[in-house]
Amino acid sequence: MTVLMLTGGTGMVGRNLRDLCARRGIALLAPTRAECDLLDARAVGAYLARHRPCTIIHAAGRVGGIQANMRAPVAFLTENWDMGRNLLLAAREAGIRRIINLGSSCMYPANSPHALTEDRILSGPLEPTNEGYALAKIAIQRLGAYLGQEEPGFACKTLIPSNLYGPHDNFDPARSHLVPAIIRKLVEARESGRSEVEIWGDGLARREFLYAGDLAEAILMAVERFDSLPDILNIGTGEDFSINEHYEIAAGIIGYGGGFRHDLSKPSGMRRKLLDVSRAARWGWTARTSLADGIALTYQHFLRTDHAHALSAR
Ligand SMILES: NC(=O)C1=CN([C@@H]2O[C@H](COP(=O)(O)OP(=O)(O)OC[C@H]3O[C@@H](n4cnc5c(N)ncnc54)[C@H](OP(=O)(O)O)[C@@H]3O)[C@@H](O)[C@H]2O)C=CC1
Ligand SMILES: C[C@H]1O[C@H](OP(=O)(O)OP(=O)(O)OC[C@H]2O[C@@H](n3cnc4c(=O)[nH]c(N)nc43)[C@H](O)[C@@H]2O)[C@@H](O)[C@@H](O)C1=O
Repeated sequence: MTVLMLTGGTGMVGRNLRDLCARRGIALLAPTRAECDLLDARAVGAYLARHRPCTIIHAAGRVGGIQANMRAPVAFLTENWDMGRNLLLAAREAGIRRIINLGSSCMYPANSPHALTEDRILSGPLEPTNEGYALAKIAIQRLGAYLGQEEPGFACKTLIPSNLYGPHDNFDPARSHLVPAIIRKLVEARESGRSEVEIWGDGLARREFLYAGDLAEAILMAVERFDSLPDILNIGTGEDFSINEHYEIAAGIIGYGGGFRHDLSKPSGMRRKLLDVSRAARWGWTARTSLADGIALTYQHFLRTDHAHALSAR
């Protein structure tokens, strides 16, 4: 029987993938951290030896927005490296030959004015605000490539998503990425009647946000068509918007009519990190959900979260 294993099943990507697998009737082994702590090499080895999955989707990680990364570079570097290292080396020992690893657009050199192709990794300095995280991501991708050279039949292939958002996103202000932060702040302002919302930085940086449900579809296509999957593949919309435009689009959807104030004391991070998604299109995948539609779906999900209930209870 083909056993498909997912790490990070309780996270945003993992939960969107589990939702999709449930809709398609696909069985998935998704151990929680308590069942398989990826920072514990012995626990990982024991789990893989016991369950021997055919394919592993690695979606676990220490993940957070720009401020979370700036606050904890040591943890973002060491935890993400340790998780990936433990998983890949244990997979080799257990004779598991197929791994789909999630990287991040942070792996690319900072501030490229042009769309980034997969051959640009390690071609320039990284963005300082998330360098630790990016170094771990690059090192895991390289470890997978080296193992493929040493172990006949072993293949660890890396999908490089752009920024992500969607249902099950992290709305905690201390860790959230841009889109969930915008939704929470605009709802908070609308509920409290505030006439101004703070935008971090100058608002001119650009971001490419992919709806997590579209990534889930790409991951399942990667499982189904693993042999034709390139070793490294950008997964994004191929379209970016300024930070200001993200706030404006969300304000129209959420019904916030107030103004904005730029807090230049807050970091802007990379000026741009647009992915070139032509390789993915040639392979047979393109994103389906527009930013406006995705924000509307995420907003509807947010309204069912405890964060939203707490806001309306004030
Ligand atoms: N969100 C984004 O914008 C982007 C994310 N990515 C990548 O996508 C992947 C998923 O990200 P996302 O879903 O947003 O992240 P989340 O923070 O939502 O989820 C992280 C997952 O990893 C699990 N995890 C953390 N530490 C451990 C551990 N020691 N052992 C086992 N599991 C652990 C968490 O479990 P628990 O619930 O117990 O904490 C959780 O299930 C990551 O590789 C990330 O780097 C790439 C580009 C953009
Ligand atoms: C996804 C990928 O990339 C991530 O890096 P990032 O793209 O810089 O992270 P972010 O989603 O938090 O976007 C931040 C951008 O948005 C602006 N901004 C405005 N106002 C708010 C705001 O209120 N919150 C946040 N978080 N940002 C804001 C902020 O000034 C900056 O320009 C890594 O953390 C890492 O997780 C990784 O893998």
